[in-house]
Amino acid sequence: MLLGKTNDLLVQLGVAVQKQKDAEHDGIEVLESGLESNDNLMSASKGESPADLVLEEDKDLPNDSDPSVQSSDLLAGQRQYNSVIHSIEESITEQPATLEGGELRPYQVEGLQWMVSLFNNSLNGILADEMGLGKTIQTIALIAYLAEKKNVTGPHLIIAPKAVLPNWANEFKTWAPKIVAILYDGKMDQRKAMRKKYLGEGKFSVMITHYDIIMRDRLYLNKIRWYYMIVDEGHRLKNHECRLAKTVKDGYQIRRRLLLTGTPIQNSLQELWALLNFLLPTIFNSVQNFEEWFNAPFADKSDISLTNEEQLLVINRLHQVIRPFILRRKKVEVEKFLPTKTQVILKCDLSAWQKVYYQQVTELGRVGQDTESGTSKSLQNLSMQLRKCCNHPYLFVGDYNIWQREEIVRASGKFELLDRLLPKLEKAGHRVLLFSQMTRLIDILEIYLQLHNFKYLRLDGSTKTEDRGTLLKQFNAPDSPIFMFLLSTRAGGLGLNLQTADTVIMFDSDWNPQMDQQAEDRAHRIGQKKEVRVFVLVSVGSVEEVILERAKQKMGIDAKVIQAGLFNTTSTAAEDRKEMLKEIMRRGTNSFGTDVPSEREINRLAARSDDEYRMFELMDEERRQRESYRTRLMEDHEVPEWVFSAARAEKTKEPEPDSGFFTGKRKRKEIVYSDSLSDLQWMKAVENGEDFTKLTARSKKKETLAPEASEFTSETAESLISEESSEVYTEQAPKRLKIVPLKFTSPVSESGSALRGDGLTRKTYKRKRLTAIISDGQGQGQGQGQGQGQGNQTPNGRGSGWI
Ligand SMILES: Nc1ncnc2c1ncn2[C@@H]1O[C@H](COP(=O)(O)OP(=O)(O)OP(=O)(O)O)[C@@H](O)[C@H]1O
Repeated sequence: MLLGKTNDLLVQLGVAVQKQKDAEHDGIEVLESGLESNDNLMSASKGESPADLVLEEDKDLPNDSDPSVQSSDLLAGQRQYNSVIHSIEESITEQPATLEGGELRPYQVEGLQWMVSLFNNSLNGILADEMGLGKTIQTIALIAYLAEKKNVTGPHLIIAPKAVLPNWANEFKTWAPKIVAILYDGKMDQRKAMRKKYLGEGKFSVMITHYDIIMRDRLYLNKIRWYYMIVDEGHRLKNHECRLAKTVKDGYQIRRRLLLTGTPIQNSLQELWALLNFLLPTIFNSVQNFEEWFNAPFADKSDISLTNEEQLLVINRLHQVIRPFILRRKKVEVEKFLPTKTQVILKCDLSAWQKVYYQQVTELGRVGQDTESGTSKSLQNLSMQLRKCCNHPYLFVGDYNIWQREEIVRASGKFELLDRLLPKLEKAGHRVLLFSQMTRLIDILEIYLQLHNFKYLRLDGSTKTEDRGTLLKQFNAPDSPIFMFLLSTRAGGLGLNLQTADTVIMFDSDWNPQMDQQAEDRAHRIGQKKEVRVFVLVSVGSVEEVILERAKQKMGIDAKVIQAGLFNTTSTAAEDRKEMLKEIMRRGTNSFGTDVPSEREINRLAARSDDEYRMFELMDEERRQRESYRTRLMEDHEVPEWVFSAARAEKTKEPEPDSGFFTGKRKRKEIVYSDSLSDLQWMKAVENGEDFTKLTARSKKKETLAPEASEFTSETAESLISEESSEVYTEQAPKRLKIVPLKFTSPVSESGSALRGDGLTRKTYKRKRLTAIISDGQGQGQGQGQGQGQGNQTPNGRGSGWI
């Protein structure tokens, strides 16, 4: 019965699609947000069920939903639906003549044919090839083809993340130099000058710009009658639910739309809705109507929860609807000669300092840092604080000891690991992309790289558009001496071509694995000649392991496309994460493990050949000798005494200032990232119809706040953005650490004022740790935690010890 109903719906949807195609003819689609056009015959108003959407005259059309048809051929609806969508066919065997920069791969020609088919059939689509398979080039091919064969010369509007604008401009220059493609960005007066220059019909074919400008210059840009609107990295549409989609389109005059994304996960109703709204705006023009469409077969049993089978059916139906509009090819299928990508998870121990902070966060809800200011900062976000502990304790303490060559390494397990790994990678001739979500961590890394004479570049949300292109060129130049590229995951993860690197280090992982995958695939793309190795750094037994585990699950889900359970909209990802975090807080440091790989194991994981392995082993031995076999991670006795202190004042506050995590209430904080506005600011502005210039000014003010103040609460973000969106981190470094050597001054003497307060002291901390070790009986914390100052390694080679 359910299958029959699905079939029925598909037939009706096919009719609706046909109607949309007919209604459009070649007319301009004017999308008025919130308005339901009366002209639009297929727009569904509230309360209309799919059946209602079939117009009077359609009722005479031959209809496969006839019960007799259903019983004999349940797939008829799908076939009919598909044939309606690509009814006009055009075969393309060679690339357009104006596409001069190279030869399209056969699958790219097929992609072009598919996009032309959508064009011929007056429909919109999503090109969702895996990252690095050439979506940019295929899109340029489409634009060239339309100009050559269909006399459609634009103007087309390409909207992409700011970071990839230069990439688009370069690809146009390389592949289709005859097409006038302009990069529309810059300060207000620069844009004004550009508008003047390009005013008038036919002065350009393609305008490339980013989301922010679309909003800011809407008044000018919406006067242009655009042919194609192409949204690159269109998964941003999903993150913003339909609001972004609506705003991007709102009031713009566009005929066709093409969305490009390498990560088209479709695991929530909102995401699917956003995609469908993009593809079939006149049919799926409200979430409610969308839900009605897909819940219709179950309407008569609304009080009964759906069985798994039924849920799967609903999901399956959604996919049937979307499938003809999405083209996705995978690297393994089409780029057989692309070298492989291997992901290696490298677990790191934590230094004694990191452990103290981690414990303070889980027990007190904050760290007692008490440096020059003499105040402890309260937590804005527990999971964020834990993750900071995992990255580097200096994230809490400003410039303290920052220019000390040894300390900067000894203080963090991940730095300690990097300090062993990087020289090997450099010597073996590998080139590295390192991604982190925290720009302040990248500041610290920069100092480390300077102290250790590694040549590097850096790109984050604050990098100007004009500088981004230069940086990419510098890094990708033949024989470039640059060894490393430090990138913030948000700004550098999308769209960049960095295939001259063959190693990726994910310093920290995002809750949303798609973000990480995007980042990894900067190196794993056409043009890559070597095997790509991705190292994911994870602090053992910490919140990061949970994130990783969750990421694995989610990727599994992605592989299977979607699972029924995800349609359970009552349990949100935010709630799940909250539960998870509660558990992490309860566990505290008790789950710190010891399954850190030995140096030899790391070498095995890192080496790409036997020769490399032998070289790595040798390098380790030389280093150990150089260091006289000293432990490499900071031990208890080295942790500054003031680290143990926690401000009494804050502890006595009731309730704990940032305990919204437990109470469900949170202060809302925003950060500025990527482009000049944060997503949250952007979205709120969209909702409220605010003035973007003011907002940008406001966001600039925020940049001057202390780093902590500009951090974002993930839970808030989640509830406001979408269930699947990841935590958002500061992209425009709020306060770059001074990259000038500082004189070391101990912020607080051992016996000094920092010891005031009744927080954790080194003694109590040690006592607690000892209790934990005895109680779980597993020798937890062995390695760095014990054997202070003896300079010896643990016998099992764990922690910072040797093999
Ligand atoms: N046919 C081709 N011949 C040579 N190089 C190509 C070809 N197609 C794509 N490339 C190159 O492959 C790289 C990846 O292409 P592109 O950036 O278009 O991929 P993408 O699918 O848009 O990736 P992402 O999803 O990460 O943005 C680019 O450097 C591009 O120049």
